[in-house]
Amino acid sequence: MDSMGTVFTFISHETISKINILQNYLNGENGRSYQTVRSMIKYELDNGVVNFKELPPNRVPSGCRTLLRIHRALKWLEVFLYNLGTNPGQAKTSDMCAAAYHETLAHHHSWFIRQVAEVAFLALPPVEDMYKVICVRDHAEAKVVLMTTVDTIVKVYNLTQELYTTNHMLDLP
Ligand SMILES: CCCCCCCCCCCCC/C=C/[C@@H](O)[C@H](COP(=O)(O)O)NC(=O)CCCCCCCCCCCCCCC
Repeated sequence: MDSMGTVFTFISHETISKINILQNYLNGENGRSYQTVRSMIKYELDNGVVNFKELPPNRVPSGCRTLLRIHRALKWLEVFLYNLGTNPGQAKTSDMCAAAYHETLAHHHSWFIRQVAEVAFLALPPVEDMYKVICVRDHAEAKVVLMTTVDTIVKVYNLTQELYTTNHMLDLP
């Protein structure tokens, strides 16, 4: 994202800050309990770390609610990369990105964040530059890389989705 210009800095900062929260849990005194999504969920439920009612203002958010935010973004990424891989060059990146966002992540964002995201999409580079980001030369090569990535994302997304559904955690505040 940093390679796509300053407009995306706020998105990469948001992503990095949530990854850091999880990394700190993994490196913390209960790090062993954060080795897998399943062990994190069990530990945080058994120890009352997960708050189902509100986000406590003066505490580090739980690993479960932090991962849920990134998990939701992963669905957006899956749809966006699928759109990029199946549209041989006609559609504009911003349209594909916005369509993926409206179908997925937008449902979880406030009106203000949605406006900020819309501005970011307009600043997206053209498809050819996106190909450079994923180190391919043309659509044929991009399709292979993107579809392989999408297949992997789907597997990861479904595993997490199933665990969160089983534990009634899909709406953590
Ligand atoms: C491809 C360029 C990137 C376009 C990004 C589209 C998604 C736009 C997301 C904008 C949201 C950022 C600000 C949101 C902040 C938070 O409110 C919100 C909720 O958290 P909270 O409950 O703690 O407040 N945070 C989130 O939803 C997490 C957003 C994480 C966004 C991750 C985006 C990953 C993008 C990966 C780029 C890959 C580029 C691939 C190029 C071929």
